[in-house]
Amino acid sequence: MIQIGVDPDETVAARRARAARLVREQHGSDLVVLPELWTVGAFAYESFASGAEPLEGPTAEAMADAARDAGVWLHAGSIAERDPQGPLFNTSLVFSPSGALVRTYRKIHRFGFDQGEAVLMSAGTDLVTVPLPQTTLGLATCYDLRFPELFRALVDAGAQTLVIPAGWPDKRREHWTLLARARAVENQSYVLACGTAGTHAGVRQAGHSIAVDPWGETLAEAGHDEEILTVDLDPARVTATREDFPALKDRVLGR
Ligand SMILES: O=C(O)CCC(=O)C(=O)O
Repeated sequence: MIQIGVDPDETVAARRARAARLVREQHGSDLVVLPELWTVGAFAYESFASGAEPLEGPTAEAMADAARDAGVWLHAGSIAERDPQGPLFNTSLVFSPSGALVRTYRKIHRFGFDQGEAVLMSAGTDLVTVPLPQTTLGLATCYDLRFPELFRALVDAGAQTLVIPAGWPDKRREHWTLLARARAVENQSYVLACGTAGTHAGVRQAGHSIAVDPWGETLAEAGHDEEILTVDLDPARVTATREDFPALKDRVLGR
């Protein structure tokens, strides 16, 4: 997980080039994850429209090249996506090691109540899982973390590793780490929650990207600053946890 900082003094083009370089440096990893809206900044609402890109825009192009050069699966975090019909979405992009854009996920729960993302972006509607050779990813973004029913639906769709890019504010950092661990425990899944470093639009970011195993144990947790977290996942741990403590099988509601 690359916990990149959104520094308002760095141009988006410079940050894009830096992110691509950081991804290339992860050659040898299987999966690389970036945070939410690391181009425009999750709280820089005034830059959503001006910084929005189509799916085949410069960020997707740079990330596709980086994934291919590094030979990794790349969850490139999210971009402000300009749909050809006009609306904006907060859209995550997943690339294969050959640089193909294999899945996109439009954030379902928009943050801000009656402001910011909640009014500037449109809501996604589709659950997205990504089968990799080693595990199946379930995709969610930032505020989605507060909605356990989304994660349960992802598990029902086959997810074993829940990936959550975010631009979570430091003010609610305790919620971020607590909910990341809760989602891992209740869904008996790995959680890879990749936050943002730095301060933008006056909002200090929580950082504290966290990798949690299916038993709820924290495998690694970042600090506040830019950092790269590298963890080993054992896909067999998900199956073993679900077999040894089969709570998911005891569900009564919502099956
Ligand atoms: O739920 C929160 O506290 C933060 C969510 C958020 O910042 C977002 O979804 O962009």
